[in-house]
Amino acid sequence: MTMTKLKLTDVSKHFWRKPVLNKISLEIETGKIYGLLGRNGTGKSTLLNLISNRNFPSEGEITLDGQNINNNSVALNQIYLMSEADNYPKQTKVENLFKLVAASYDDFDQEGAYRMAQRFNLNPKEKLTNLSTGMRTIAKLITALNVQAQFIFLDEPTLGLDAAHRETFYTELLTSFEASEKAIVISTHLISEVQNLLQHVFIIDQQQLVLNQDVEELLAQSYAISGPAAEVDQYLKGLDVAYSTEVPGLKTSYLTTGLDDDRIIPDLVKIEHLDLQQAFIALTQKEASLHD
Ligand SMILES: Nc1ncnc2c1ncn2[C@@H]1O[C@H](COP(=O)(O)OP(=O)(O)OP(=O)(O)O)[C@@H](O)[C@H]1O
Repeated sequence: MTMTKLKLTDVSKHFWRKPVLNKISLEIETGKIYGLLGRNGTGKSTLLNLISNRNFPSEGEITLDGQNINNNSVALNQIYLMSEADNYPKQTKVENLFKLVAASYDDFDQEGAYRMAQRFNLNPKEKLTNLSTGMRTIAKLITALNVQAQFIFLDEPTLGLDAAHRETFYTELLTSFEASEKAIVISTHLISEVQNLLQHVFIIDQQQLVLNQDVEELLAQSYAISGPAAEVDQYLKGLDVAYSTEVPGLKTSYLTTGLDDDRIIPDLVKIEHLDLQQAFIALTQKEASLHD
């Protein structure tokens, strides 16, 4: 049976009295690469831990094709989370890490893992404890990309990786994605680097899911409008401005919900599209001002 849809319904999480996630509802489908973005401490890792059953929602439900994932080994065999926290003994060798994962996930691609290890110059006989931070991340990434689960979650997958290794990782990730039907969810702060990989983006802020949108659509309606303050304000009147910055003589307003095509653009007003990182900043600034 192929499983295709992971669904969160009104998932909330609090640690003792501290609320971290509030009524998060979203769906993840196979065949797409998703970005899970948010400022530091907004609950991304917590959410990924809930999705992979390492922790439990305080409220709400997580299902895989309609079946609750809680202690559901069939469902959990289709969900893999790579994160900073690992439960492997420090003395474990890379090759044994592959074996350990192969023992809990069916059809782990050993051959693929060894090929990638070679590509990254990672010695499979090395112990995890003897590796540098970046190389230890690589060992875990290789494992994640060769697990034959349908939902792969990568929490800060480039932690400690140098620029060349990050490029290799992005290439390997795409190759692995294209060879499968899986869903990959990447949680990262390196937004510009992953922009071209992502089809869909989730943004968490102030405990809530504040964006759940295809990247192409978001970028098509995200703009920076700049010029003399009075003209910028006049042009944007009534539109949903996320936030603005101002230096004498120049105001820039950011918005992620589209412009009104019928309006005439004043001569001194300049309109530019935002990239994903700029759209992320605009959205999180907007949330911050709403909660001031
Ligand atoms: N086991 C726990 N007990 C108490 N509080 C926790 C626990 N785990 C996480 N938190 C709190 O939940 C909040 C969200 O943490 P989380 O690690 O999920 O954020 P994040 O978005 O992944 O952050 P970052 O981008 O900085 O890695 C933080 O305030 C953190 O202190």
